[in-house]
Amino acid sequence: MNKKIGIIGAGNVGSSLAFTLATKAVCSHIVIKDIRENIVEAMCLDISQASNSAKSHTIVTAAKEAKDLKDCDVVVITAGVPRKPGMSRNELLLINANIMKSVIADIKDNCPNTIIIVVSNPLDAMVYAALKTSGFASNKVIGMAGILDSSRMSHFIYEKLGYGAGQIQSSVMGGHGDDMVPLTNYSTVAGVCIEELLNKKDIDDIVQKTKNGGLQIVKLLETGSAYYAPAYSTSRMIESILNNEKKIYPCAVLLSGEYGYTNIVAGVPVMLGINGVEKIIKLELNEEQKNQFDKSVLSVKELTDVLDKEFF
Ligand SMILES: NC(=O)c1ccc[n+]([C@@H]2O[C@H](COP(=O)([O-])OP(=O)(O)OC[C@H]3O[C@@H](n4cnc5c(N)ncnc54)[C@H](O)[C@@H]3O)[C@@H](O)[C@H]2O)c1
Ligand SMILES: O=C(O)C[C@H](O)C(=O)O
Repeated sequence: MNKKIGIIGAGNVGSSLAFTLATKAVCSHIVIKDIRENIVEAMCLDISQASNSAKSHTIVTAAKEAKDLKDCDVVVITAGVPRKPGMSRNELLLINANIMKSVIADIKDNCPNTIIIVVSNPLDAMVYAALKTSGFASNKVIGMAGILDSSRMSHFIYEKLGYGAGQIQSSVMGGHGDDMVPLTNYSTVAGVCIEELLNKKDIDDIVQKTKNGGLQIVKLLETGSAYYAPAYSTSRMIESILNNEKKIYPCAVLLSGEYGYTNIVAGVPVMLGINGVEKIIKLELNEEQKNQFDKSVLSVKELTDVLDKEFF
């Protein structure tokens, strides 16, 4: 398929994503850009060789300059600083917003019709920053987090049950922060709701572990944050967009009245196709889930208010 993907930020997530896309032959061309030019060049050689080993047609090249991003169908932004133990994602707000500003300028100048997938943290606020600085339509700026958080929830459900691997479907909404909202009544094993399979104590434990899933890995790694599951989750979004699969995934998008919010970015189930966000899906939330979603949105708003006041 003649499709070109740009990846800006060739660190842990960016390189794992390039490897995944190239070896799965998701697109014809991947172009990688980073301020660390030698690293990018080494990575492109290495991943290109992996691509040949996989007998994939995907070619991988380094962007020597911003205009090499021309004609990208999707650009993924993984440029930014990851948190270290003892930090919250929110502490990355201004440093990563500044990086976002320069990256978006390159995208606007060179591929103004592309779809942007934001990965950098704090995720929802970075999607907001990308939207405001690009001026792109809201269907074309999408944050990756909900697929990752849902995959974590599935992992923790499997840990409790000890069966059902590959048949667990989880659902997490809200901002990608400590207040995210795992939806236990929408989480199933081979179609059976987990509330029928597990007791309340086990379910509460799964919810807590899901919320702490990123932090757990940050503490163990000591030098940065998770990257394999984030990269793989991003690759699934790209596949749905490039192949116009119209799959439903939880993603961070700008709300315009959905769930009662306007001008706020939050994770909600969306349909991903060739136009990016094709549709925002409305889930029925119970009273407790509504309250949790409101709290999560408020946490995102505190960050975007800072950006509105101090940044734009
Ligand atoms: N949304 C999520 O669920 C999720 C998951 C994992 C990581 N993250 C976030 O993604 C970001 C990247 O994580 P990582 O582990 O890959 O970090 P990393 O430090 O391994 O890589 C970041 C890369 O960005 C590059 N960079 C910095 N400024 C740049 C610029 N102006 N232009 C181009 N490249 C630039 C750095 O040189 C580095 O290679 C972090 O902010 C992290 O918190 C988010
Ligand atoms: O936890 C982090 O800082 C990185 C990412 O948001 C994650 O959830 O893995």
